[in-house]
Amino acid sequence: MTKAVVIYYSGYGHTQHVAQYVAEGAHAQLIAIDNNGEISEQEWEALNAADAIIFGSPTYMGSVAWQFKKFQDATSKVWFTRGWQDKVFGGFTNSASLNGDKQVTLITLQTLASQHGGIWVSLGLLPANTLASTRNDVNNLGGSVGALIQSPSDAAADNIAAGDLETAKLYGARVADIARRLRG
Ligand SMILES: Cc1cc2nc3c(=O)[nH]c(=O)nc-3n(C[C@H](O)[C@H](O)[C@H](O)COP(=O)(O)O)c2cc1C
Repeated sequence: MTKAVVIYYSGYGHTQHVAQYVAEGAHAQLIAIDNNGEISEQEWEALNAADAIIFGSPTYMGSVAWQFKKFQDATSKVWFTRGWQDKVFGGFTNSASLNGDKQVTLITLQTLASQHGGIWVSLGLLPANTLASTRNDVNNLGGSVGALIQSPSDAAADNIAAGDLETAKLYGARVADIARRLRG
């Protein structure tokens, strides 16, 4: 069976809410990076055993949160051994502004996957960008590299637009499906 893991950091719960949708789509194990930027030894083992790894971080000051960056740097240990070579990767980010420089975060996640010799999965969904489009439509933020989510700065985690959450779920399913197909 294909094993997928969603590993994320969330300071205030919004990215955690999104991560649950990604994990639902991917039938993935969820791993939360703690407020110190750390995960347990067992969680490292789960990542090493995964066919697919999906990274998630809120966008803070135009990039990943420092806790995610600490995890990112800690993966250099695995990098030396090529332990994640040819795994399938994806990524998502969430921020308060519609744009909010989320693309920088996604590219950071994509670059991390590439450093590990991974196979990055694009979003694979057409953007909803017509006059009739609403925030309830899938990919209404018009991403392509990974999943983009907006949480208005005064919104609770469960107020995130339905279209963004559905996008997160569909993306999780796509990453897991591609990992399954590559496993053969
Ligand atoms: C330190 C900090 C920096 C932030 N920087 C950005 C930013 O660059 N762009 C943006 O749109 N939102 C920014 N935000 C808003 C968060 O991305 C947004 O509140 C997000 O939902 C937080 O996710 P979380 O609840 O998982 O921590 C920032 C928030 C914090 C706390």
